[in-house]
Amino acid sequence: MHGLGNCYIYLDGITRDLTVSSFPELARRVSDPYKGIGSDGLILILPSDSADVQMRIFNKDGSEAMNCGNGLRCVAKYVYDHHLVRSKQFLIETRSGNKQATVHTKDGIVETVTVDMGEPILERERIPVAGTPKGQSVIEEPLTIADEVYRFTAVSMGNPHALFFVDHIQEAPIHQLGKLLADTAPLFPSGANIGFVQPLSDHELNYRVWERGSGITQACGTGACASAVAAILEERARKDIPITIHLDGGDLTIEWQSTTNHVLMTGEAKTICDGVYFYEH
Ligand SMILES: N[C@@H](CCC[C@H](N)C(=O)O)C(=O)O
Repeated sequence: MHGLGNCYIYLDGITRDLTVSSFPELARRVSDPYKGIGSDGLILILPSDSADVQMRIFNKDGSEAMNCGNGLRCVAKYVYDHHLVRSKQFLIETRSGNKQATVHTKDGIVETVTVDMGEPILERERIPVAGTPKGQSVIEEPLTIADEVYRFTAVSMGNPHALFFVDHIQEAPIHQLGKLLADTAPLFPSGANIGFVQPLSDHELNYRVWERGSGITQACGTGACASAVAAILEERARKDIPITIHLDGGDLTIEWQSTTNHVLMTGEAKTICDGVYFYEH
């Protein structure tokens, strides 16, 4: 399945027993486009004790993430289309808490999904970003790399994002900074998804991303939420109005609500095919 081209292999652990010795290893194998299937990672759909279903997400390199926006919409589509939930609104457990999904259908099949992504995390040490002052947000912080000064705003949507605002999205240094900062930089002790944002108006922006654990992807749902939050923190956009985020794979609509402090994400979810994968050793 994919959400705006952010593609994962989904394993149904609700109707089947998943007896796999190592999910990180399986994630690395299925993601390989030559010896596997080819994807940005692996997502497990599992029973839950605290919600209607549970999602676990493994990046292409086998690392497990706490959250995945495009994954949440696809899991919502899968469980509704396969009659594993009864109503159009239900809870999905993630490692960063339970998220409420609402599916929008055409002829009984899910086309788009809205997910309440909860509150953004803004305190430096909770994102986490190294350094001080602790307990405060990280907004337009300078970062010098090879004599060049960049500025970033950091936001966690359960997973860490660093957002760099640029004038032209196609000229963003995504290869240079993504590779350098996403997985091993001391500044981001848990790694970070490195995003680039070009504001177009107070309710529209372009966004591209180098994802921690997966590299450049066509889209990142949590990253789209984080880019909208960062734009609002930098006073380039406003709360309580839907913000259209243009990603390489298509558009998402994000709204940060002031009454609840929650971020809502709406966008497509698509099924490509299903089948049997031979896990050979
Ligand atoms: N593509 C996802 C995010 C996947 C996890 C991310 N790479 C991380 O390690 O935090 C999304 O749509 O949010």
